[in-house]
Amino acid sequence: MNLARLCAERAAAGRPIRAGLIGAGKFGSMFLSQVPGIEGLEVQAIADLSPDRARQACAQVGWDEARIAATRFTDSGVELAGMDGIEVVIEATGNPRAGIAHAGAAIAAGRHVVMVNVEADVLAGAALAERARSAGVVYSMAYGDQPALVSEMVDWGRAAGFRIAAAGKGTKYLPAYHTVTPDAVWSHYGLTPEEAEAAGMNPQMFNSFLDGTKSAIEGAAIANATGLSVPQEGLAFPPCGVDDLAHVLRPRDVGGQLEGPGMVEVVSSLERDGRPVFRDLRWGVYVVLEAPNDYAAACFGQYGLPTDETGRYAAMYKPFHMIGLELSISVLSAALRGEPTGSTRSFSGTVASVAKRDLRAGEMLDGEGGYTVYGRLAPAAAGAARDVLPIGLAHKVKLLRDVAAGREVTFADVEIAEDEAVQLYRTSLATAR
Ligand SMILES: NC(=O)c1ccc[n+]([C@@H]2O[C@H](COP(=O)([O-])OP(=O)(O)OC[C@H]3O[C@@H](n4cnc5c(N)ncnc54)[C@H](O)[C@@H]3O)[C@@H](O)[C@H]2O)c1
Ligand SMILES: N[C@@H](CCO)C(=O)O
Repeated sequence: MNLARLCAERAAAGRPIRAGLIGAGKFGSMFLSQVPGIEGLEVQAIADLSPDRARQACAQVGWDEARIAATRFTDSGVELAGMDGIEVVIEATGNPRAGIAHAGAAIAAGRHVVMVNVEADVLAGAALAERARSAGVVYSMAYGDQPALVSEMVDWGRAAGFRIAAAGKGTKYLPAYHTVTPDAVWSHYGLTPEEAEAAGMNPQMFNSFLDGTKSAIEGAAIANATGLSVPQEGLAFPPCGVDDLAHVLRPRDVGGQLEGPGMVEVVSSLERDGRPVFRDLRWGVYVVLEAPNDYAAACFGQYGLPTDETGRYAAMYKPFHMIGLELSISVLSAALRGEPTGSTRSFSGTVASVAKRDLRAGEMLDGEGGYTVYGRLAPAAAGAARDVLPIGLAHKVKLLRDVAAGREVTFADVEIAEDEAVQLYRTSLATAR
């Protein structure tokens, strides 16, 4: 890792890396707060539906007036994507349709793209990555969010000669969370609605972290970037602490809980009866490695790695992810090394929309973390065969017929226009496996 040195060299040469940010919400603000401390990185422009709120975000994270005055603000992400001088466009709106349009415009203008918008990435990332390859630019996942961190660990393990038994993240999960709505979300984070608002936390976004949707989206993103497999029935969220990762996250036929080798899975920080898991991984990421031979397995024991009882499986983990505070790693990697920090390669995982309650014909779906549907991970080919409506398209679409609680919503259940997002989803499906 020489990113800080390479970045400082760009500063010394008078050629700082110029980035543009689309979406100055919580993730974007966390990134902005770090920028003044990174020599050689500048944010030239910020696009947000509310440029005034974006200016306030800059002030709130500590930017001085001169820096704010030197930054262009606009309400158009597409305009920002085409602005002269910007090398890297960061898409952090969280709106899948907008994210696809912004990334497409940035790639067409020859900019590298850092796609914080993982919701858009799991919908159309395979097609966008292909466009970026043809245009000779980088299309990258966002360092700081779990999919990029997990992809890095998988790559590290494989490059070191290990087989990957499983990889994923931790979260706070109970089955009952699937039906939580934004009205009840803050009690699960130990916050009052006022405290959450003061911290700039969007209730629907944070509810998507709780109701299983974001875990499903992240599971799909990890599978799409690494080629790991997606569980047929969706994520199982086994309760598991860091000392048990290698025991639980190995194939069933050797005593673990996974349906096969090389799977994506998310572990819960709560036992199913609500008690906390011992040494949980709520905020972290992990990879379970399988030793390639007896000698390497013996080394696990000799050097203190906790293993399963066969001694062949061991885990590495990172206890925390730092969200936008470490996003600059992706921006610098794209601009200085021409490398993504993880990128969709094929369409292995999709995220089906599942009814949170009995839904009636005529109702409008309201997307990730809302009142109507949550996301469940599915193998992309199986999801396509069931005609599932991906969660990223379940925004502002009308139901044509009733869907019972717990059932998947299909394309046939909704009135939906064949717009760019739908078309790119279908193009991505062509690479489904
Ligand atoms: N907040 C987190 O802790 C967190 C963690 C991991 C990943 N993420 C990801 O970061 C992304 C953003 O999440 P967030 O929590 O910052 O959301 P947020 O709602 O706080 O912020 C989104 C911002 O984007 C702006 N925006 C929305 N549509 C836009 C458009 N069409 N054009 C321009 N601006 C637009 C909004 O005005 C808002 O300021 C999502 O993809 C999310 O999955 C967030
Ligand atoms: N992805 C997160 C949200 C903050 O990154 C989660 O797992 O809850």
